[in-house]
Amino acid sequence: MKKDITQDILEEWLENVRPYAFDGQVANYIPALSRQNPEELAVAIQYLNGESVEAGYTDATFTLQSISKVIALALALMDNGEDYVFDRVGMEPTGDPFHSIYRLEKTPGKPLNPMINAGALAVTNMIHGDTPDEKVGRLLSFIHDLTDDHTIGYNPEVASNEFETSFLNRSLLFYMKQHRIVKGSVEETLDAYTKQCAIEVNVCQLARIGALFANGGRDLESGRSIIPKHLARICKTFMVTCGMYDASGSFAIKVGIPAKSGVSGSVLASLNHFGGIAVYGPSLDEKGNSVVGLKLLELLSNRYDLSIF
Ligand SMILES: NC(=O)CC[C@H](N)C(=O)O
Repeated sequence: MKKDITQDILEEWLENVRPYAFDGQVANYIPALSRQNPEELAVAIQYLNGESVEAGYTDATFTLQSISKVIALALALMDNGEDYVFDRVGMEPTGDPFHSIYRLEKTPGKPLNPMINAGALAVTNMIHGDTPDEKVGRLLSFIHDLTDDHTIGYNPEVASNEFETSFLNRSLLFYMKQHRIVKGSVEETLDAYTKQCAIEVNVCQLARIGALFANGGRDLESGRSIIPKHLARICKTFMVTCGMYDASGSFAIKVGIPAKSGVSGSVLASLNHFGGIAVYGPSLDEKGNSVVGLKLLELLSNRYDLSIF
């Protein structure tokens, strides 16, 4: 029933939402992202049986940005176990913008969840590896396993561009270091984090990651477990409660699919018994979510009854 979203239908729906590409603005606080073309749109659906459909400019590559947070969380949980991770990062939504420092003063120092920048920086700090490059190398190998594609790397220009301008993220790290949530060098953690955010994919590779989460962490073809099922479930739950920043509540009502967005204008959605959906449309709304991504997922969810609620 749900699987009748065909190639033609997807192309038609993407054309329907194309006008929304002019509603928002491309991210400009990371200079390299401001060069993205708001008219470059793409969508892919990866079904659990291995079939996929795609539409738009599917050759476009983009950086994961905040979508990397959910993947890094899976790896940090596998590296350290749940108790260690959740002693240092909470499980509650914030209702604040993703780069807010405000709550850290109240907790104190412990970020409310791993999907906001403070929490994600703490998670990157926990990924095993003696150097930033070792951490990022391990994260890339993990992504190679998730996508079954060993060509994926990070964009060094986007990474260094963000590293040089990331003063808020440095502040979050210093705050958490004071409270012993993060260990070691702030600059090295930021180096790993900005490289993690700059990992570059296309919609087909991203949809495959969504499908793997939907498949309980198992590879679609071989059935090999890449993420333990209970950890994949934790990641999808965070996608529901915090994946779309301070728009997670309205997204749950309008779309109702576990999803994570990034300021490059990409959205990763993962739906059990269905598969993964990835949308790319660089124009962002005021919360930092892809305008086209939100609209397309809303239309698809309503038309094909995809909400988990
Ligand atoms: N919302 C996002 O995608 C933020 C990721 C970005 N790299 C940052 O830390 O600001």
